[in-house]
Amino acid sequence: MSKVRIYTLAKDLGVENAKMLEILDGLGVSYKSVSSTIEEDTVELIKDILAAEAEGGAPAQADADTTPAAAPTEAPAQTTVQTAPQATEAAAQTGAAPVADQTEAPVSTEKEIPHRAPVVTIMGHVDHGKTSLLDYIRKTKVAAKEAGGITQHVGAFEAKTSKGKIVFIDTPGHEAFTTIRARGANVADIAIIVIAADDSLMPQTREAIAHAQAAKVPMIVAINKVDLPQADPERVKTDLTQLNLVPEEYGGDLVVVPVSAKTGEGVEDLLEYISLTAEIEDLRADPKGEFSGVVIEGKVDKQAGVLATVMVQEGTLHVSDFLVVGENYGKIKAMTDSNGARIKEAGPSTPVQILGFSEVPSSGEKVISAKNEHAAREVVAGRADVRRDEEDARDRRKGQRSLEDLLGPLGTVRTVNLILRADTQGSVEAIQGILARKEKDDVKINVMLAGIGAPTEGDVLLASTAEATILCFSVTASGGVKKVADTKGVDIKSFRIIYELIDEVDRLIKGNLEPVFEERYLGRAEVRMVIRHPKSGNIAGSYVTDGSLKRNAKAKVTRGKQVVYEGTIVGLKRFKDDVREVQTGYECGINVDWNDVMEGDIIEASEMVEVEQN
Ligand SMILES: Nc1nc2c(ncn2[C@@H]2O[C@H](COP(=O)(O)OP(=O)(O)OP(=O)(O)O)[C@@H](O)[C@H]2O)c(=O)[nH]1
Repeated sequence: MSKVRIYTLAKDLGVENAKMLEILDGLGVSYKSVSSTIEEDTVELIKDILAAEAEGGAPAQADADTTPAAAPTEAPAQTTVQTAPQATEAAAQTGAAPVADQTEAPVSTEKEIPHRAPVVTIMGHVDHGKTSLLDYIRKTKVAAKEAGGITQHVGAFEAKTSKGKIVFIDTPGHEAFTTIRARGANVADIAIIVIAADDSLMPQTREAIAHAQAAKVPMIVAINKVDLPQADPERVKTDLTQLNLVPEEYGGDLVVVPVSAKTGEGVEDLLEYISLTAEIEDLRADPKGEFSGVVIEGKVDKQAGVLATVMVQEGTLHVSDFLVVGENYGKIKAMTDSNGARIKEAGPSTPVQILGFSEVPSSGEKVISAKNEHAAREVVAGRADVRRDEEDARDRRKGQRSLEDLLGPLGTVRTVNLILRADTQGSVEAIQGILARKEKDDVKINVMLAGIGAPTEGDVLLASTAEATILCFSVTASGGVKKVADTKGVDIKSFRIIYELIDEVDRLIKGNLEPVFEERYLGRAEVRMVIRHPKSGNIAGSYVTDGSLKRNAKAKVTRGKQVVYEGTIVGLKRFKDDVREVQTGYECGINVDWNDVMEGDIIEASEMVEVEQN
């Protein structure tokens, strides 16, 4: 039985993709996207339905030539208040298609909300070509500017295609950014999974797929680097099948597009598929509705101050609007679009950079607007109250727990104190995410302070009292701060590559282990004569009968069966000379920090040795 692709059929029959899907829904035919295929049999049924609809007077398609113009009645206006069946009836009576949808489908107010551009995130394994692909699309060179070749920050840009606007979120690929990436998928409508044709599926590819699946966003696979002689796109497809992701050519629903970010091959097709998928998703947002958005990235700019990239999801932002993020609010002083051009307003699916927050917001945080400053303050105060209540409740629970800890066995937990400084909130969060995973039962990583921008003198003071290390990512300490750190004995370490910073943390975890000492037996001596010395105390003239004795070793003095003293060998002499060690068979003068030593006492020496830990 041969199959036909939905969008091809829709085109052939001259109906909108959305209309075609609606008919398929009515028939109970399952599909994933307009690029899915259906049985040839179904085609006849669809034709019948369309014919019946045409006869019934309701137009089957939104064709300006064949659809009667909307009657000059109030029908379109009424549709906003009518229930769906009434609206359909009205449409049928007037012979007019409800305006927004251009089909005879039941009209709901939702359908009158305009379409918005899709927000796309590109995910995949390191070096599989995410940045290069985005570069090709926006025709600028971003990859060359990045430290260590890794995309460090979440940005966004708009691409104009023949099918309309597509917004790309530039999510970084390194494992370090898992947290941002996870959030990236939530802001996004469509996920592009980039897989290098010469490398196939790698751990982060699977992770990216898992994120997209968890966020329930449709996926498109871009098999990149097909220009390479060793490229093996078929292998990628087979590997995908093993994950239950079956490419269309193998009878599944997964859209797989071979591309080359180098030559540009296939990129147009990829954009086309994105637009098609967006069409199926029927993405809409009301520019006139209440504003809501999500922070993609927050950072401090040396000149401008706090900058936040916000994705407008609903409504429209205007300069001078009051915004609330978490427990902070701000008034938009200026807004720029993704090209850096100043704009006065921004509608749905627009990434904008906003100047006006006093605190750096975190990526993934929700942004809402407030009528005026007073209202913004009220929202913030309300949220602060809620947080305090939650904290109180948590403290109470913690109190109960620590009591249990006390009653339970005493475990030794080591703490690595850190102060973290990075250039953006995204980096801070990413690093914290990794650090959290490094914690073990017996090692606690205590990030005392995590902030954006260069470390300050205050950080150094905090670090010196808490014996913390200051770790900097993409920021460096000023000369003045370094000087204070030197005098206070505080380590400030700067990194440009995340995993080098993480390596340092690993070293700190190891180096920070509280040394564990073990008492090791050294030797034994018998006291044969006690020399009373008015100034330096009593000297026990002794004979080493076993092992050796060392200065500063622990001393245990036994008399008969009784241990009469435990202390330290503070002095050791051979004749008149101070010595460090005396071996078996030699006589020596032992000065113990205890005066009541007697002939016949046995001095047993031991030392504390550090045990090597892994
Ligand atoms: N031949 C060929 N090389 C490519 C292609 N796309 C990317 N590359 C190369 O692959 C390497 C990695 O590309 P990036 O774009 O930096 O990869 P990425 O996935 O963004 O990497 P991270 O940002 O580090 O996660 C670079 O050397 C690119 O020049 C392609 O289509 N063909």
